[in-house]
Amino acid sequence: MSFRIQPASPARPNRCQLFGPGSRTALFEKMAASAADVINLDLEDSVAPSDKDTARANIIQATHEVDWNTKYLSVRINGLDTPYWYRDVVDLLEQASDRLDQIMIPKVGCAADIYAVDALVTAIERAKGRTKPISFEVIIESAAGIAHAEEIAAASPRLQAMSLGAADFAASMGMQTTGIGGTQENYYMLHGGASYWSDPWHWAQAKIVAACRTHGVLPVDGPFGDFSDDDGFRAQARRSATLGMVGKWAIHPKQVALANEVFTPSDESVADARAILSAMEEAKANGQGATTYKGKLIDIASMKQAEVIVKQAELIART
Ligand SMILES: CC(C)(COP(=O)(O)OP(=O)(O)OC[C@H]1O[C@@H](n2cnc3c(N)ncnc32)[C@H](O)[C@@H]1OP(=O)(O)O)[C@@H](O)C(=O)NCCC(=O)NCCSC(=O)C[C@H](O)C(=O)O
Ligand SMILES: [Mg+2]
Repeated sequence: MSFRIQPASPARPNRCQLFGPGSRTALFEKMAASAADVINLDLEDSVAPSDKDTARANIIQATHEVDWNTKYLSVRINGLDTPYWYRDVVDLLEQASDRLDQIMIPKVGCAADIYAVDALVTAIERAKGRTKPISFEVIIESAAGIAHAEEIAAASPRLQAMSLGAADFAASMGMQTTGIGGTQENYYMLHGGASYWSDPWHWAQAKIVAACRTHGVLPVDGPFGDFSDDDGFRAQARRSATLGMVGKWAIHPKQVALANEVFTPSDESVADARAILSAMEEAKANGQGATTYKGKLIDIASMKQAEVIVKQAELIART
């Protein structure tokens, strides 16, 4: 065990990030009224190149005029491989209201990508006297991004969250699928003539969770493209939550309730967690480091596991 204490991640709920194109202003009020914890107004791939300037202006106006209430407000800028990103950053930082909380940087490939955006953001914040520091979130959605996930997670104190972008990730990796997240028909094992499906996103998610937890960043699962498949979304989200992710994107409003459901610990799991903590306090008072709960071993590590669930529930209850 390292003597370094694992840093805590930002203490805010991030169960659902609802996306909407910056070019569809009619959606903004609906997004603000949704039950998502985070709103992602998009300047990147859901906005056509001919609409980039208009979408940027729309979003800036919406930071001033829309009541975003308690939402954590994030804007996805264009990738560093495009001619748009610097204008996104300059205009947002110079013209958006203080209601803007975060910038999402897509297709990040290495720590230097974050450094470049950080340098620009820092200079504009100083020049404009912006007192509220803008936070960052990044999308890991390329072979380079996943290869360098850990250095990216450590790249800036501004960094609060890291998502897996399944669509671009699949393309960059050369995966034979057009599916965005979820079960992939051809990713299975055969045993005794029966097919057993496996999860092609698992390893990348696990790598992202480890990088994030090492550096105090929130790990988030990205989009699930088939918004008519509630059960598929739930199954994907449950796997992500089990792996340690704190939330998931919604690319349609009907996915918001599903994400909130999965990433809010159930009353039963919270009751169990509290009971484990009580049982262990009693055990420790009796000089024992281990005892049983519902017929199973619990020990000091079980307390840490239980605390994850209790803290998550308390965080959500506070908001
Ligand atoms: C997917 C959509 C294009 C669907 O839009 P639409 O056809 O309008 O949907 P519905 O008719 O079913 O809408 C029902 C009502 O809900 C409202 N609505 C629709 N979308 C949103 C939204 N995002 N937020 C809030 N409200 C929304 C409609 O206005 C209807 O309202 P009403 O008429 O009052 O009943 C659309 O949902 C959409 O654009 N989604 C977001 C797309 C997006 O942002 N994509 C980018 C993120 S995913 C990505 O980039 C991939 C990733 O990077 C990777 O690589 O993996
Ligand atoms: Mg993408």
